[in-house]
Amino acid sequence: MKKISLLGATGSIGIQTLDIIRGHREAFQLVAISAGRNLDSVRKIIIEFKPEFVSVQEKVDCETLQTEFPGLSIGYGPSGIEEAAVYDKADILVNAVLGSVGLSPTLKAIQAGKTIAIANKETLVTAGHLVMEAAIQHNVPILPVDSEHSAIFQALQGEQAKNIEQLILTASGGSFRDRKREELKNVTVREALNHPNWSMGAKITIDSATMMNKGLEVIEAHWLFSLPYEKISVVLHKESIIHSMVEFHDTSIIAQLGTPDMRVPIQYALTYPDRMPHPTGSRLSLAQIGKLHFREMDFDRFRCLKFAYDAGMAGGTMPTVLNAANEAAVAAFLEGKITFLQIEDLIERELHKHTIITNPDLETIQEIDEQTRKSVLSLI
Ligand SMILES: NC(=O)C1=CN([C@@H]2O[C@H](COP(=O)(O)OP(=O)(O)OC[C@H]3O[C@@H](n4cnc5c(N)ncnc54)[C@H](OP(=O)(O)O)[C@@H]3O)[C@@H](O)[C@H]2O)C=CC1
Ligand SMILES: CC(=O)[C@@H](O)[C@H](O)COP(=O)(O)O
Ligand SMILES: [Mn+2]
Repeated sequence: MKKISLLGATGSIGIQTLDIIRGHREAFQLVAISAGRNLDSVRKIIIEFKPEFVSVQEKVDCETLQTEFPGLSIGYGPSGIEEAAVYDKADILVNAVLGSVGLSPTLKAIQAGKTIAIANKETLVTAGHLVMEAAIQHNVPILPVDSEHSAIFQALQGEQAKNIEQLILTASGGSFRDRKREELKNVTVREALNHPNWSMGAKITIDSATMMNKGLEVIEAHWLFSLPYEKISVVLHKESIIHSMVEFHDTSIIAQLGTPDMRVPIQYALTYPDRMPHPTGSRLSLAQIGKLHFREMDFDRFRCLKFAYDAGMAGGTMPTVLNAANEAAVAAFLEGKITFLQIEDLIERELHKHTIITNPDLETIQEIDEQTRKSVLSLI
């Protein structure tokens, strides 16, 4: 029986992780969760899964839940998330919280010796060096949940890193993949949230539309697989059937395929190195799909991808600025305060004005993160 602590239990990845636990009660037990402000979902999770520790974002929500569930141990705020992350009985932490708020709990969980199943890509983007260093120091596995990284991880099983020629990440192109840049001026939040293949949380769906999602994934891949940026490429693949590939020196390419269903990579991280039947058993039929399409990436059309490569290669605090500016700008777009193309402009501005600090520690990263968000907000 694997005991799981789940951060971001009420979100898209959180809900799908609960599906896996529900489908394999004999293998998994939920012992701790964290959530934001969705109390109705938290109540349902408490009743169905009976976790021993629950954390919510706000003190007032914590107090409400405490009166409803008097025997339950409940925390709140950043310290509550950390408590959930290091919950004593948990073997594995599934980090499905949104944003760089996931960084500190991840580091604490690594120090506590928990295996980490990481969906929360912002944590690896903003401080990949700290996370990977801590994982090596504490001998803790970091298992990818993001579909592209799970695909690469699966393709690499039994392979040697020295034989890798390059990683090839696939990108769907997002909600506006068939529109030219000049057609993006007046696009609405509703249109941007309409991803062609995946049903996901709002922030990552906007990131897919700007192609920042792929940029964050390039940086994520750099840290997870310890490869230079020159060995990480992106190809447009509108069907999201091939989730990513690895090319080896001998020219062989190994790909992982599947329907766009995050429960597959979530479950693989939970069962690794074993596998289990899928909870619904829905299978991919290549004969029904018929054709798969691939197109070269256009860095002028998708400027955020170029920003991410540049920030990743520059290193130091540049990826922190990229991530924080993006989080702040996307939140502003979702609130209707800026236009879609202003997301790129705001990020570009923050990157240009930043002076890199090399090898930043946690405190520096948190400071730069906060400063960048404030700077973006001051321009809106
Ligand atoms: N969705 C997907 O298919 C994929 C997602 N990812 C990554 O996984 C992560 C989660 O994405 P997704 O599930 O889509 O996001 P959602 O927005 O659907 O869910 C986010 C979760 O985090 C919680 N949360 C948000 N802010 C805070 C905060 N300040 N304090 C505490 N909890 C908070 C939310 O709580 P509440 O709702 O209760 O307010 C919710 O449980 C992201 O990093 C994303 O990039 C990676 C690959 C695929
Ligand atoms: C499901 C998942 O892993 C997302 O990150 C997905 O990859 C988004 O798709 P695109 O960024 O390719 O549009
Ligand atoms: Mn992905």
